[in-house]
Amino acid sequence: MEQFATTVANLAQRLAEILAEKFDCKSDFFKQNCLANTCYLRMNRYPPCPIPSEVFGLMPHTDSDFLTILHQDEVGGLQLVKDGKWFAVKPNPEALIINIGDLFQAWSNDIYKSVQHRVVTNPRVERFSTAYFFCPSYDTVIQSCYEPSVYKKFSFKGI
Ligand SMILES: O=C(O)CCC(=O)C(=O)O
Ligand SMILES: [Fe+2]
Repeated sequence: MEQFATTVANLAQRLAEILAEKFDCKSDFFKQNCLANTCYLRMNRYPPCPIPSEVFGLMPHTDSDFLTILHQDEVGGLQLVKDGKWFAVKPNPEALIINIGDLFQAWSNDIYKSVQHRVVTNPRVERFSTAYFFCPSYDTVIQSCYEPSVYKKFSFKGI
């Protein structure tokens, strides 16, 4: 698990840099503000649910970080919104899913979009997933380098 955390931490840092190359912003923003002690790993367990049409594994939400790196097992249940409709994400334990979070949406002035997603339950099978949340420290000021900016500047603490 420690090795997984180190690998995804490096991957998140690299991906954020690549995604930010598009912008004329300070290139070391993520290195300075998203440190190991402000990012975290969450292990999710979804027990079988006898009434899957009535109970979500995880309610519809967007992630409030910059990036999420998600690993899911072979069971499936993750869905995301595209053009107002829910679509299932095909489970592939050999792959990682990268989610743009709210902070990247604001920082990129809506160029990148934070996608709404949810988890539906399975009536028979238990499901596991592991998510790494790439977050800045609470006092980091999130401000787009584009003008006019869609969002007022804010800190992670305020959301
Ligand atoms: O379990 C999943 O596939 C999604 C987890 C998730 O969206 C989250 O932890 O924020
Ligand atoms: Fe999520």
